[in-house]
Amino acid sequence: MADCRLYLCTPQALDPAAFATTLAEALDAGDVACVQLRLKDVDDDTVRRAIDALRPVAQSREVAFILNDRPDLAAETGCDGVHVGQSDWPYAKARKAVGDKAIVGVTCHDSRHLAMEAAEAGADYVAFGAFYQTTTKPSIYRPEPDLLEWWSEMMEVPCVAIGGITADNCAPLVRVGADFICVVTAVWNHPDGPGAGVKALNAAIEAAGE
Ligand SMILES: Cc1ncc(COP(=O)(O)OP(=O)(O)O)c(N)n1
Ligand SMILES: Cc1ncsc1CCOP(=O)(O)O
Ligand SMILES: [Mg+2]
Repeated sequence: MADCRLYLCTPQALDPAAFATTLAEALDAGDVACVQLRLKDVDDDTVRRAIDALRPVAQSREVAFILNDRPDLAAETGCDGVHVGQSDWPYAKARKAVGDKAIVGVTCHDSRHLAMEAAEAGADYVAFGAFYQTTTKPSIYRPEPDLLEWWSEMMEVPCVAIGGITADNCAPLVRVGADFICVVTAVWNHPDGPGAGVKALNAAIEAAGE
């Protein structure tokens, strides 16, 4: 198996009960390392209800459950960690909220400097992107795959590649050392369902690593 693993981000709006079934289907289809709950423009109780429905689906399958943007809610609700961006809680404040054992990941766009800073501060992973065009979260940043190669050769801290990644275009990122491939559309909008999306990405990651 390739060293690279799949990281799923949820759609930014979802019905918790219905999505619990969809998530189970995705996770039962193949290898997924972690799931990030990424809801946008919703109130705290909506986030809490989604966590209550989805966290057990992931954690019962030994899949880490990460909350986007909100270290305080991650700590309160038993999530395995939190992902913070450059405009969210700063790393140190996020770490203080979730504790030493939790996972803290940091968005670093296309920046070696931001990634070094996050890794030196103690981040568990750094995320680079958007590698390809995406409508999920349009980005002005467009790193080249060689950023992942440079990072993997220099640093022990794992790197996540995100942004427009599919089974058809992930190979260059896997080959140069992405530790995780993070996707939204390629799984949740797969024409044959999320299970087929997970299988296709697992197969593409495996093939790229051979
Ligand atoms: C794994 C991963 N990488 C990047 C992001 C983007 O985080 P951020 O820049 O804070 O943007 P939002 O996702 O909060 O809109 C992410 N969520 N996950
Ligand atoms: C959250 C995020 N951050 C940078 S790109 C992106 C969206 C990734 O979604 P998709 O896999 O649908 O392009
Ligand atoms: Mg954010």
